[in-house]
Amino acid sequence: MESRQGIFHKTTIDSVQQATFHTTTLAGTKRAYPETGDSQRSRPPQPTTPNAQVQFERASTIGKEPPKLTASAIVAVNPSSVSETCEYSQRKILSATPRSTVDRSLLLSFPRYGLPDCLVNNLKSLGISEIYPWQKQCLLGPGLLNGTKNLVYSAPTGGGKSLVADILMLKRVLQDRDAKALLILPYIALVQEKVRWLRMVVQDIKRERQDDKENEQKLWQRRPDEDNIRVVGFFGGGKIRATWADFDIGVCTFEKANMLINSAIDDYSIAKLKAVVLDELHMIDDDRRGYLMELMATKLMSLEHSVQIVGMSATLANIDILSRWLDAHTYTTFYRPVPIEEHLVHEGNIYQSTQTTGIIRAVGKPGTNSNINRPNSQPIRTIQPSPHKEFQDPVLNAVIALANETARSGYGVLVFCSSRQGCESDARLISRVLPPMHQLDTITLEKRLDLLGDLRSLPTGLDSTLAVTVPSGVAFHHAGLTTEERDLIATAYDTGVLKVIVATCSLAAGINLPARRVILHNARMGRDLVGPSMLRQMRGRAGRKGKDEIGETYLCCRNSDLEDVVELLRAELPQVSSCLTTDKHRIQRALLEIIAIRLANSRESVHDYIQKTLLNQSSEPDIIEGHVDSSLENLTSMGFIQCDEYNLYTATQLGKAVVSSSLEPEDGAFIYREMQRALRAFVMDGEMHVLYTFTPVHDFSISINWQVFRTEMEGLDDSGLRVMTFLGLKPTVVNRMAQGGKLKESTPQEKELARIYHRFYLALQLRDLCNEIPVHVVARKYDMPRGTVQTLEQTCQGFAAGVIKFCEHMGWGSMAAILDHFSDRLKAGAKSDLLALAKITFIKSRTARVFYENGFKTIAAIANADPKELVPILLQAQPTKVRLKSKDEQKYEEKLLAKAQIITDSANRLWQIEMQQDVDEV
Ligand SMILES: Nc1ncnc2c1ncn2[C@@H]1O[C@H](COP(=O)(O)OP(=O)(O)OP(=O)(O)O)[C@@H](O)[C@H]1O
Repeated sequence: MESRQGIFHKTTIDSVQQATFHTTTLAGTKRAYPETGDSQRSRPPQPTTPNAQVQFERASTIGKEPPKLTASAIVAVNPSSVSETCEYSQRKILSATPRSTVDRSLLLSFPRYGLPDCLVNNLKSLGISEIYPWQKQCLLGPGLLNGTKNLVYSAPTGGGKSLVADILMLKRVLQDRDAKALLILPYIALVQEKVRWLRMVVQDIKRERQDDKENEQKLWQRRPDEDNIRVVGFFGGGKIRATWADFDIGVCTFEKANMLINSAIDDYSIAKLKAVVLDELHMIDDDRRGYLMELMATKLMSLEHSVQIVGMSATLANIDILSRWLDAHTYTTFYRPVPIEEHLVHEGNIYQSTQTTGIIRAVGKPGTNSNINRPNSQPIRTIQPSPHKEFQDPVLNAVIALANETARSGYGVLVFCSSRQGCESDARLISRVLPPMHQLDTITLEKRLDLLGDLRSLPTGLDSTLAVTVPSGVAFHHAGLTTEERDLIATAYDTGVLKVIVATCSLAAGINLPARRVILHNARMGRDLVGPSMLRQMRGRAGRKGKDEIGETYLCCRNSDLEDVVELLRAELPQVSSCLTTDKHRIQRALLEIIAIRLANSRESVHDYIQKTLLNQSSEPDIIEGHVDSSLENLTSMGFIQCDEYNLYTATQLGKAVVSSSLEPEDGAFIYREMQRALRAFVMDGEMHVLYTFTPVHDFSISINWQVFRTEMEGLDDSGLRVMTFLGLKPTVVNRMAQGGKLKESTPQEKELARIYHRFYLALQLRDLCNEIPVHVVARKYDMPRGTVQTLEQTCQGFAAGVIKFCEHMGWGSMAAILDHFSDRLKAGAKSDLLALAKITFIKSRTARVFYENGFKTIAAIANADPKELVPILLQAQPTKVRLKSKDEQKYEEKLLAKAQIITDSANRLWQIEMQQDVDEV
């Protein structure tokens, strides 16, 4: 009803005139409430008033550059051989991809591939007019183009693997208009990137209908996009249950794909699935997430109907075992369209990686005096020591000098560091050796200032390190940043606005950002040396197809690491194998799933399934049998499955609930215990118990700051304290921990209790997020990186969706309804009164509150507003108020106006839907 008021009883102009927003300029806008300290814990955001105390950042501090330093020079050891081996390769001209003008089968339009013209043209417009010789050989492998054979193949990073899988998958989808395909990737960022790519690839392609006559009569039933190929991404949480009807190609994370496959087997619609692509297949031996690939492929191979399975990876040592398992054609290539030069840097000397044996012999054991002049170990170049105290460490000095060299030549550099702190500190130092702002051309300068503007206008405000590094074209990138910050940085790097990105190793696997030069600052992830697969992933980022004619990697290592690093460089890739029977005992989940979705119901059918696993390729049958027996027993004793008098297995209601909510069996058991307790005594006079119920149980590797826990506990009201008591948590224990005690975690009971303390600590953070405290403020309060808090928030949405399903399956409808409401609040980051507004793009949490306080209380009010009227409100919602030079201010306002336009458009769409619903209901 409220939405109507804005339309029928009040004109837009009225509502805007009555609204209390003000038009104070940027400089004079106050913060709504402090960003640090505990004072905001339970305090609602204060309505903003124009005359309150002003806090702002002065223009002089924006992008203020610290004193510049000079990077060390890099000199050739033997100048006469410069043009042969030592010439700095930025200027080297190498022929890149070998091309064939004679072989017509390299053309995508070659009839044997049977690709429609539209697809060939789309790929051409995306820069792919012919395929590489290896891609051709691979595609022409037996039974691949017609979909009768599976494929496992391996090619170096950037070698063009994806195209082969894309073509096979598209052929399946084009062959049969009912066919569905799933493309499965490990990370959300990769899923999003792939969806964007595939949508461009399939644009305007129409699938032919065989039964046109019959369909002509049904024209009215058709959706406008019915003949198109619909590409949809599935990741994270979400209440919408995806069905085959919603897409033709689903690009999914492991978890989402497994869920889709389970429900399709359960409801017998799986026969529509004709192709499944498993990217990063080497992750199959990751017992945290990657093992789901084994579960999915095994289930598909256990079905009657055939589905083409295509698996690929850049780091597969024993491809044979995988091809045996999948009964697949195999193909391996070492082809790289952009050649790579690899180097090892040690004590200021740059060696070619091929000479690593010589280096060890020459340098000898760490600490010993050695003869450097052995023929095999001649460095090709050396990095001069630095006069600056900041660069006394030779490894750091090398990293800075190498990054400086490439960035100044105008190419992209990716530096990998072992820790987040290391990334930020390297980024600061590299930015100090690059040209200062006043030496930049106007276009570059403007683009970098624009980037700063974009970062500043995010809810988190501008990071103080990025504020000083971005003007020099440098940024850091790690999980401590929010996804919005990471996206802006990645795009700026991709478009050349930034020249250097310093990242943690996780970037190598999670995002596709190639660079001319990849520098490894110590080849460590945390404290451990990286493994050969990770090393390959990182080094594989060198060389951008189409942008660089060569890629270079430099592994800069400490003296004490030299031997290990040389070993690492020579190490074979590890052999992959099934991880279903490692400590985490994933076989239990495998068995529970197949019983719950009725793929197996007896020892024989379980046995048939096991025969098709990868595990069966690598373990002895009686060992596997032992695991199966104990797993079935465990599942029975946990109450997930039952066996009747005919020895037939069925999943119990609890077992089905666990599978449908995608929980691990142990997590499912934990949640069940917690929910049973909650159902007996659920604290409804506050929100803590609900929030606790959908706080994820996964291990986030977050340690509790007990002092913060104690402060938060002291601020809890009666209801919150009661929740603690019901959960078995004791204030005395929290106090003891805050004074330096250690939580016992030896017995299963102690472990369970520790888990509850942990979960409650996270629930406190979620409570803040639901109460409109911005992510970065919550992060500061709990002493955690803002990216981690954001991940918690996002994971929580997915988890909440799982718990809601769990409750529904258990018949706990009222609990499901309560959780559902809170799940909306978490998504909106806001209290109930803002839920409607928070559906609008960009209007979340604090921004929603500012709109509300200014009189824009309904979707209709915003839908009918002139975007210009919203600009001052958006300014008011900014966390950090900035005084900018007038030109920048103008630009900034233009950006906000564009944002306001998107907001009114989004509100209009929602409003129309609301109106339509009202009409339907009348
Ligand atoms: N035949 C081709 N001609 C031109 N460009 C191509 C061709 N094949 C692939 N590419 C391009 O090369 C780049 C790298 O390809 P792709 O992402 O498939 O590599 P990859 O082997 O999958 O690497 P990764 O291991 O990172 O996933 C992409 O930009 C892709 O569009």
